[in-house]
Amino acid sequence: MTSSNSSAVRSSAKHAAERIQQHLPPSNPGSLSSSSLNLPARASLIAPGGAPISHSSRPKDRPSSSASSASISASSPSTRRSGTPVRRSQSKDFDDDNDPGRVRVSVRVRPRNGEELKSDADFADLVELQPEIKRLKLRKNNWSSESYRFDEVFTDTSSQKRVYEGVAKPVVEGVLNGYNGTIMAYGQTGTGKTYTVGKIGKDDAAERGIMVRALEDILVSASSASVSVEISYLQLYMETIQDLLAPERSNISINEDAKTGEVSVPGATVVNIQDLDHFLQVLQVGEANRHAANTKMNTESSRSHAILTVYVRRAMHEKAETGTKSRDKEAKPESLGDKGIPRVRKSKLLIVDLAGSERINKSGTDGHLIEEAKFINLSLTSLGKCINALAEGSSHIPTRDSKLTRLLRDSFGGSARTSLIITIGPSARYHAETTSTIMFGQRAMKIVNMVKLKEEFDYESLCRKLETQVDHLTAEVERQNKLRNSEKHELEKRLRECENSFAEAEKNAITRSKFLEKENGRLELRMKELLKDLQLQKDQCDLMRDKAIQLEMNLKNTKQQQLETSAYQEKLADASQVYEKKIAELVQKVEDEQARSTNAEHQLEEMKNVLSNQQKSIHEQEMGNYQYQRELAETTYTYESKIAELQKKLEDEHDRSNAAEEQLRQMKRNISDRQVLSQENEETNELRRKLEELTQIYESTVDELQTVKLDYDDLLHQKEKLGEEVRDMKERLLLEEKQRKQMESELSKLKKNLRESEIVVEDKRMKEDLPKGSSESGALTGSQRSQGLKKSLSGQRATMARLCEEVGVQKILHLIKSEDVEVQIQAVKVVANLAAEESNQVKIVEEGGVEALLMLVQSSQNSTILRVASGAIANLAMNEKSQDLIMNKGGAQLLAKMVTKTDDPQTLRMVAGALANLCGNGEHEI
Ligand SMILES: Nc1ncnc2c1ncn2[C@@H]1O[C@H](COP(=O)(O)OP(=O)(O)OP(=O)(O)O)[C@@H](O)[C@H]1O
Repeated sequence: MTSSNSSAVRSSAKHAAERIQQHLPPSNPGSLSSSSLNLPARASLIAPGGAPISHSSRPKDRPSSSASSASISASSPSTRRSGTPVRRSQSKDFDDDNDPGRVRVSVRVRPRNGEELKSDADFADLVELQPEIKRLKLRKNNWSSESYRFDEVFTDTSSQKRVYEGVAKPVVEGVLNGYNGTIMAYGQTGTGKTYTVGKIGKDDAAERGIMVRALEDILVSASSASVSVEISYLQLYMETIQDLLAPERSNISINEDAKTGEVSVPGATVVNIQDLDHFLQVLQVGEANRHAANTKMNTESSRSHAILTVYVRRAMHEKAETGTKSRDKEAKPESLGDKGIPRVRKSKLLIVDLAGSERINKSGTDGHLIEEAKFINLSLTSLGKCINALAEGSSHIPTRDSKLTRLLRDSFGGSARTSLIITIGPSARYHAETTSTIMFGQRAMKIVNMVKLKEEFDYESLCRKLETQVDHLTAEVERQNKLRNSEKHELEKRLRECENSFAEAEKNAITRSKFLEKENGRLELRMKELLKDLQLQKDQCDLMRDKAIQLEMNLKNTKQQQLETSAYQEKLADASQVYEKKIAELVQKVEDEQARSTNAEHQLEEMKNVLSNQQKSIHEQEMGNYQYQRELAETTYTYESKIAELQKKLEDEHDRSNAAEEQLRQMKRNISDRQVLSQENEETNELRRKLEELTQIYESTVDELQTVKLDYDDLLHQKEKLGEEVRDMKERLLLEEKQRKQMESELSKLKKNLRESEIVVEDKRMKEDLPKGSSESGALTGSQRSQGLKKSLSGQRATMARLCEEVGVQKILHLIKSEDVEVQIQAVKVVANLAAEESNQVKIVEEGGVEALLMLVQSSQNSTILRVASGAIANLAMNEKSQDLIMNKGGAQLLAKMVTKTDDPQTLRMVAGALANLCGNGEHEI
């Protein structure tokens, strides 16, 4: 290390030390490797370059070594235990460059320093570098030289970067892929070992040595979370291991696993490296702590071995390891079937800056330094011995002779990939040391390590993962419990609410139930009332129905009465018509005197004729009836005789049939008898023939009988029909007889009426002829006529009274309102006649006769009606009660108006009479 570097490092050492302390693990990190497990037997043996290691190329006489037992061989138990390096046949040339297990050796020449430039002008004659063919020519003496081949030959102008890539990069890549690796600088003091390996290059990145560049690459690759990078930095000085990151740990022991042979330094401080700056700081601390003993030869050189160990731990993920797996296909352990257990690749990179290899006699005169050099050389001598033994394929490798060889046990002849750079100085003065160094390198090149992938089950990670999962699960369980508790509380709360609401609902329901019960009772009462009402309504309905039936009956009766009334009306109308006609004729006759009388007589004659005609027709009808009855009797007799005949015929036929049957039976009996008694064919044939005839007769008789039966049925039917006809005829005859009698009675009535009409006409004539007669015919004739007239009037009144009784005043008054004028005329005439009788007047007034008559007077235009109605009013006006009513009803005014309506003298006379009668009562003034 240079003094400038040392001072620079020391200046920041204190600050960096604090950071290191922060990153120190609580436990001894060295135990990490002791706790780790090796891969199963069939694992490994894929070189970082991807080419499989050929086991057959390894010498069979390779000695087993306990020092290499840390590795587990993939080929056999012996190789698995031993890890002994493969011994190659010695050769100056190493053509098997592709063998990744071989220790790679490069050589680098330091540039001349100022002193050397002054003194060593003949350097070129000592060493000749041939980097293009990777050879170095070393002059043995003035006349001969030896050529040595190396893996890389770096001249004094080779850059740090190129040296790193040629020497260290393949090893670093192997480490990143899970293989152990060792990079070591060996050479005489002051030849540039520290420069090549440990140069920090704080001010100039191009100056950075292998350590920094290796960490740079590793940290770039370890940027993912699945890779962790830790370092320890130790110094081996005088067979004592010092912790450069914790200087107080000055005597750290080496631990070897008896089972696996793996070497670890449990007491060393391991710092987890976050990034390059962090590493640089840690490295500076280490450098600051590194004891550097300056010798007389080169005050800048260190006389201790510096060992930087980089622990790379890479958790294997399916994705991440895809590329690696493809390369390490054959190295994949077949038994690695436990998919659930995470795997980890643990690799270790040793970067060793060895102390100077110069001979002790050149190291100085100081007693301490002599002692120091002895120890330093012990380790180096021991390393040389081991390398010699390995190179020669010796059965014994003395790795236990020094701590250095113990620490580097895996690097030479072990499972690590090792790259050695030897540094030589340019000065011819150090010819022996340079030669020695070159020979050391040449021997080292013969060593072939058995590189091995270090992959393990990552139980720690698994444990952590499981612990994390347990934590998560515990948290989840707690969360779930919490959730459940909260849900439980919520549910309990809801339950309480539900219970409360249920209680409330129950309360409401009870209240509601009570209310409904009350309501129900009320409704039941209401229903009872309604039923009662309904019953009442029903009763009323029944009553109404009864009433309706009664009304219907009444209606029927009324209809019947109406029918009767209409019949009466018709009769009355007829009668009235007849009467009117006759009265009119009589009046006409009275007016026309003799002419009318003659006409009446003529009419009488006609009536008589009619009567006689009717009598005749009745007689004829009677005759016809008699004739018809006679014919009917004859027909009946004919049919009865025919029926009797048929019955007789039928009985005959029946008798004949019975006789035929009897005969047939007799014949059958005869036949059977004959068949039994004799077998005479002729008789039999005859009998058969007869039998057939009889059978035919019988059949025909049966047919006839059927026919006769049918005829008999027909005759019976005809008889019934005739009987019905006879009954109809009888009924018709009876009806006709009744009609005849009615006609006779009507005829007699007409005759009677006619006689009465004749009397009335006679009376009127006598009345009218009375004054004339008194002057002309004398008193006797007058009294006689007066008597006749009285008789006629009394007869007419009697007729009217009877009519009034029979028909009824009301019905007659009703006819006044008829639309038919003729009916009105007849009715008013009857009323007028009735009103002439005092006994009828009250009845007429009571039945509304005054109103009816006044209505006629007011509304009718018919002169006859006006005249007769006026007469009727005049008759009624004779009664005092009627007078009041007539006056009250405005009868006087109506009568007075009528005077202006007509100029008929008779009408005027009647009006005058009526008014006169009204005036007859002193109370009325017209
Ligand atoms: N390739 C190089 N280019 C430039 N300078 C170099 C080179 N190699 C070495 N040096 C310089 O040479 C000097 C000695 O180098 P360095 O300290 O690395 O040697 P060393 O082998 O580590 O010595 P020691 O064994 O004592 O530690 C340093 O000043 C260094 O800078």
